[in-house]
Amino acid sequence: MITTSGLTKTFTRKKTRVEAVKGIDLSVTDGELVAILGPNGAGKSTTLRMLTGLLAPTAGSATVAGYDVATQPDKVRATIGYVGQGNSAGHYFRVGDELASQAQFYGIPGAEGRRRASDLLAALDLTGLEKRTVNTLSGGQRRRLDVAMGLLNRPPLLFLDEPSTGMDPASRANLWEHVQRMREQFGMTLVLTTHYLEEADRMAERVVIIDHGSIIADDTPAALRRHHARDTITLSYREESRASSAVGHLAGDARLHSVTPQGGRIRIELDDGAAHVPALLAGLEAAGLRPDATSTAEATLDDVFLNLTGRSLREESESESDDDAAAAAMAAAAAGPAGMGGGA
Ligand SMILES: Nc1ncnc2c1ncn2[C@@H]1O[C@H](COP(=O)(O)OP(=O)(O)OP(=O)(O)O)[C@@H](O)[C@H]1O
Repeated sequence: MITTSGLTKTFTRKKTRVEAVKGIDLSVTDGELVAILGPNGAGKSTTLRMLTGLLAPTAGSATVAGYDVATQPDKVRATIGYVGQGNSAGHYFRVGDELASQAQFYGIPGAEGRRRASDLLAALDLTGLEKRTVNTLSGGQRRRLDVAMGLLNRPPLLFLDEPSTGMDPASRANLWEHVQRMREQFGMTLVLTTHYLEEADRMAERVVIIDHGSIIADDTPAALRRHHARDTITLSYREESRASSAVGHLAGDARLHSVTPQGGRIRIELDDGAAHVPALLAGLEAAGLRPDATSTAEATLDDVFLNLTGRSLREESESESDDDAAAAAMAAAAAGPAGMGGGA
């Protein structure tokens, strides 16, 4: 569905060059759900805008849904769906009217457009809101309306740029439930960008981590955690001397990558921690060194990011730069009523 080779975008503004995307090689197969993860300014949106035919690459190539993004951007836009970062529906229009004009924009005949709109409203839990103006919807309902607008032309491939940013956890979970249902119903390929690590971990079959315009990891969430991060077990002892004895007992255990005493606590790094806890505790118990408390933490995608870059993605600010806002406005202006143009 998507193949890129050395995809590159360099912006030049006021004699300053910004290498936003530096030679990305990516391939996405039909039906996959791929999450592109990275800090602010990593190049996620620029990548998405090139893949959606909204921005011409500086170098390299990309084929999306069978079309070349550089030479056939119109065909790409006509085939795919795109839900950008900004809300695509007009604030003071009615939900039903927005969907009708979007259908018209796609060239979908009236009756068929109404049928699709009604199906999507039902699938996205928006039935009954047709007569409401967009500005009266909750954040979650608005974002779901954005998704409905992006799906009206039944695209085989849908791009979602930070679909859940700014939503509360319950609305996010609800949006994902709906997106998953859409996916099952229409069997489409989904490529999304997100800041939410747990979301990527839970939802995506593949996670592509971008930093400074380059892909630094590309694998299933489980494989990323396995290869680039470790689980941790913390053992706590009321008496520090017992903690020291436990450290001695654990020394030389080949399953453990590191054993770090921290006063009465011992921090252990290992793979597949949950599976090893029973044997580890049984061994300590047999040695008369049963800990007073234990906790196990599974490796997260943030640990993966931290190990790969030395920075925590969680701590990155959520704020958008002026450039990003300007670029988003450009993209929205180029994209038409639902952030993307095209025929049915
Ligand atoms: N139109 C533009 N002109 C100049 N620089 C730009 C433009 N668009 C993006 N950039 C720069 O390119 C880099 C990558 O930006 P991009 O928006 O792709 O990042 P991102 O990973 O999507 O970030 P965010 O998570 O904040 O949306 C940033 O340094 C950004 O300031």
